[in-house]
Amino acid sequence: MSETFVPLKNDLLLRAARGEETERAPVWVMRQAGRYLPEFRAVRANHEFFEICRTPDLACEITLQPVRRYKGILDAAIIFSDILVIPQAMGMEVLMNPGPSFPDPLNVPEDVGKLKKVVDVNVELGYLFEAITKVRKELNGEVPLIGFCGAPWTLFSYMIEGGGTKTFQKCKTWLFKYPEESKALLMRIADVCVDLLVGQIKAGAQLVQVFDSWAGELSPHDFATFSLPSLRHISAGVRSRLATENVSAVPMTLFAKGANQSLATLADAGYDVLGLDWCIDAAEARRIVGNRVALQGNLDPNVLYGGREAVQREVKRMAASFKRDGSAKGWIANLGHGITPGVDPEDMRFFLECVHKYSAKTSF
Ligand SMILES: Cc1c2[nH]c(c1CCC(=O)O)Cc1[nH]c(c(CCC(=O)O)c1C)Cc1[nH]c(c(CCC(=O)O)c1C)Cc1[nH]c(c(C)c1CCC(=O)O)C2
Repeated sequence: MSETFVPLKNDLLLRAARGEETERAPVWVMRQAGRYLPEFRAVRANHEFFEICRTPDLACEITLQPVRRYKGILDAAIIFSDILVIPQAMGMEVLMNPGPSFPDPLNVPEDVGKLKKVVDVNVELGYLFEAITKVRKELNGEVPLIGFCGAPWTLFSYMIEGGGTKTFQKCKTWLFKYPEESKALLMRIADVCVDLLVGQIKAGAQLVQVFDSWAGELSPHDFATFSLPSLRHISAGVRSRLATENVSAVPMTLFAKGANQSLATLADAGYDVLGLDWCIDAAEARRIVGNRVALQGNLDPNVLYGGREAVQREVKRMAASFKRDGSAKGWIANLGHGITPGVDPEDMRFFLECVHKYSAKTSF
């Protein structure tokens, strides 16, 4: 059963995601609820990372922290969780100490037998749906709530490497030595992604984003061979399940970091919005995708360490590149990756204010 909630007061994000013209670009930031905020660190001091994810009251509190601090200038909330809840739901143990680590990763294709045959997301990840519904209620229509999941390729890499990696040696061994087994596992993960996103939308998520953080580690050919089919499976699967279950569709965003060479293909992968990292100029990305999708991004997160003058200058440059005919049509402002722990929260505020100023229709 889907819940009913109060009407949305600020729908800039949803309008921009549908490619509509907006009076200014909506703005939110990946990892906006995180370690750069002292109020996050205060909660984190007393609770383990995944304990917070699994406790709806704590996940809700942290999701709302940036919305409260940047009241009136932040245009979305993103549910506090992690992409690694999917491997957990599939039966793997994941620790966060301080980065993710899997005590028992998948070494060879036979290890896939250790994963759960059937994953019931309502049983395994019901806490996340509960947190989403709670946040929606507490937001009281102030800003929309974003749900998310990790992309199969990115999750596959963690499940095989057993944590972060610089070389991607183990997971690429799988791709090149066991391509069929790799594709099967990627699709198995994609099925859980569909269930998870549908569950999040039913619980109250108003837009969902798929994070393919390691897309750029694959050659364009291998990205098309291994990652893209699973990304298409997710967009098509979510849309058809929502239609069958009579649930209204929500916009879907794909952030395939580092996959700028594949933008033309990604524009037809079934997503409404493509997230951009900072390694491509927005005007160039727009030239490639045409009017097929809205775009999100893409300031280098490290600009936030450069002082106010740099932030202002670079936001201005970014806005000029995203704008078309002087308007912010189909642009959701964001960083090109997550905000990092050392940023001064007041510099983040200044970034948000600069977006308001330089993305406004009247500013050019
Ligand atoms: C690759 C990935 C992960 N998690 C995520 C990704 C994709 C986005 C990206 O590329 O950054 C996604 C994620 N992780 C987190 C969110 C919450 C919502 C948000 O504010 O954006 C989201 C959307 C919280 C988090 N996830 C994590 C933290 C910090 C952990 C802590 O509190 O100790 C937070 C706030 C931990 C985490 N989780 C992960 C890593 C590699 C780490 C440790 C390193 C790091 O912090 O970047 C996996």
